[in-house]
Amino acid sequence: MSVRIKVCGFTRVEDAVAAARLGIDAIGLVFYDKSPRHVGIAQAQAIIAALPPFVSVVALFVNASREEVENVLAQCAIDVLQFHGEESPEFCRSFHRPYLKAVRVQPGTDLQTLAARYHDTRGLLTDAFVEGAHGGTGKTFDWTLLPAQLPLPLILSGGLDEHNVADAVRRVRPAAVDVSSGVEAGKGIKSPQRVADFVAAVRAAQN
Ligand SMILES: O=C(O)c1ccccc1NCC(=O)[C@H](O)[C@H](O)COP(=O)(O)O
Repeated sequence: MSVRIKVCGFTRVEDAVAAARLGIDAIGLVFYDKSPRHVGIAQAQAIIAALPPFVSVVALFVNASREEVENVLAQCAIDVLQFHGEESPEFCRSFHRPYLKAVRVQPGTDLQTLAARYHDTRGLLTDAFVEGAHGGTGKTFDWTLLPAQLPLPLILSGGLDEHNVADAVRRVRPAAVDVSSGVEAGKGIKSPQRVADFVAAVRAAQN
């Protein structure tokens, strides 16, 4: 199966539409108010309404309350939840929606144990560990820390861009890749050219 591509952190309708036309599989919307890529409900609704069919919408949260998640679900057509904080498996699954669990990888991170705990996640999203940050840092991590086999789909994230993603795909063989900073012209402003180059690099790595 081809490697799926998610681009995270859209804030503008035109960027999301352009990226969808370039063949990405999913867009991420950041509902975390400390992020420079944070979107409000009205902004999210406008982006979602403009998307062509069959592009999944992923809503990202960092240690949000149940009420915050439910409020987004009630007002926006969200396909998948993404939890980027210290959310428990019970919390993640309690919304009865497909969810992704992000893990910030550093030496000692036990991905097999996490895969067992979050056994019903649609995928473990592996990101860089950066002290004091939850994600969207543009930093890579040591991919050799990833186990060769996991019982769940692995979504590779953290510092990917058009220059390193082909190497990442060949070495890690992830089910999907996720990118934010690496396709930006500025925080929350996605560059269609960089998205096109990123998609082309992922596809070239699979041929
Ligand atoms: O994007 C953010 O600002 C953000 C803030 C807090 C938690 C997560 C955030 N983004 C999550 C993502 O899905 C990013 O795509 C992922 O962390 C990789 O980011 P990058 O290294 O910038 O490609």
